[in-house]
Amino acid sequence: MQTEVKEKPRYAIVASVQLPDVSDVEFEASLTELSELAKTLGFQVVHTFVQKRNSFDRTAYLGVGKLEEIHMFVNRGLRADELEHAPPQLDPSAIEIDVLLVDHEISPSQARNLELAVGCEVMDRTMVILEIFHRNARSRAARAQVEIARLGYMAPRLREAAKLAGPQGRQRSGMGGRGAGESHTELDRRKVRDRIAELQREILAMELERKTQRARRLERQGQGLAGVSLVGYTNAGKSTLMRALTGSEVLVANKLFATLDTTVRAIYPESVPRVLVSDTVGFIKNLPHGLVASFKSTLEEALDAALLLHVIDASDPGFERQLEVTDTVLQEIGADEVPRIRVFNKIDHIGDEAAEAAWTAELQQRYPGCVVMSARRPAEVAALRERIVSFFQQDLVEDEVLLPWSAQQLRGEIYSQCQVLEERAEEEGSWFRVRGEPEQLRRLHEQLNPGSQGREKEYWEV
Ligand SMILES: Nc1nc2c(ncn2[C@@H]2O[C@H](COP(=O)(O)OP(=O)(O)OP(=O)(O)O)[C@@H](O)[C@H]2O)c(=O)[nH]1
Ligand SMILES: [Mg+2]
Repeated sequence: MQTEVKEKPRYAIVASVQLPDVSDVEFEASLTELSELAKTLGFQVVHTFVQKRNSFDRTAYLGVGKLEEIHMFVNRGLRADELEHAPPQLDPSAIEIDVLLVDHEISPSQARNLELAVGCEVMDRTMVILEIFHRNARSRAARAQVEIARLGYMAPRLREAAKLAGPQGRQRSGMGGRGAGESHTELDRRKVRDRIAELQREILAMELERKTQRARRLERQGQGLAGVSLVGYTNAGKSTLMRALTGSEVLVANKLFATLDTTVRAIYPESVPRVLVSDTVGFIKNLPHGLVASFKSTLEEALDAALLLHVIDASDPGFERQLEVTDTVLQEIGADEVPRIRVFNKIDHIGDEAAEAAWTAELQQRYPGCVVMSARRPAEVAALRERIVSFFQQDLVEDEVLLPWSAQQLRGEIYSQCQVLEERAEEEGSWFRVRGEPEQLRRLHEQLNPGSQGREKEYWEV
């Protein structure tokens, strides 16, 4: 459920330095992505400033000339021809720039100097992503994880602000609790460290709880987990596919990082073996380090899976880069050995039928074994479901089971745990030819013939 309040539009400008080793295409794709991220936060980007440089300026990220240009832009009324996506009804000169977004992570002092030079608030790419995570985190675990990442990011910046505020600033904000001889900065550092430690303890406890629940779930199901994890770049359509595959109502939004928590649902219509699908947090290029670490436990859910569906937006011009980012993150968390199916999604979004067919053929040739589909087409979702189910059916074995007339209450059990190939009424009971997981079948026999041979008789007498 979204609890967003409709706020008045906020306007942003973007600035980015293009380094010599960054191609124009890559540079443009990154700027577009930053605009999408900004939109997710409720900002409308009205203008973009770019500068080619050999390196970032150490003092304020951009060169002096560019800083002046931006300062001018921010502090005078705008003209219609300067707006990238001009809201038509609006007088441009009435627009106030709220924030300058920078498409790189910059140091605390660079941020501070940049703010002073241009005369408005500055947010770097990392902060933008952290802010989105902060807003979208729903569960206690996700919130704690985001807070750790934010603390790690904010701490050196607060220090920078305190330094600039000078001794007076320190006195003003100096609250009680400081030990003798301990500086304000040290105190802050200690507080931050303590809070991070506290959050980490909380997360650890939640993780243990999750592990226990999972173990219980496995115990109940009496089987290895037939789990599929949907992984991939943010906005690729993971949650949409999850909904389509499981008939559930998970959050889908044309926003980046709509999903931050892992949800698990059974594939629908139910299959044998029962397959559980989990939806995970999306990836993005240059995911802030703090977040990679914090979300590792969430992503590790992917490691539990027997199969990964790597969802890729086939209609995004930057899909190759996005695919690489996901591959790299999976490798980092050690999930690169889990069997994987590449799912190129949103093929309906390519163009006309001919364009779609050509692109499908090309993707299939470049990525052998991949699936090309649209989550919006039920037939293609059904085909994907078949592909998933048959992956898990590879290990199934056939067996025969006799269900005594006295134990007909276990009939449902057989149908839910195995695929029934044949059923016949015999003198002693119902006879089934079934297919199922070896472990599942062993348990079924155990249920029908509890314990040993000796108890078998007892069972018959029930
Ligand atoms: N045209 C088209 N749009 C799709 C398709 N699948 C998903 N979308 C749209 O893409 C947007 C993102 O979908 P989500 O399912 O929220 O994407 P996600 O991968 O879960 O994104 P995060 O949770 O942010 O990582 C939504 O607006 C969907 O309606 C598809 O097959 N075709
Ligand atoms: Mg999602």
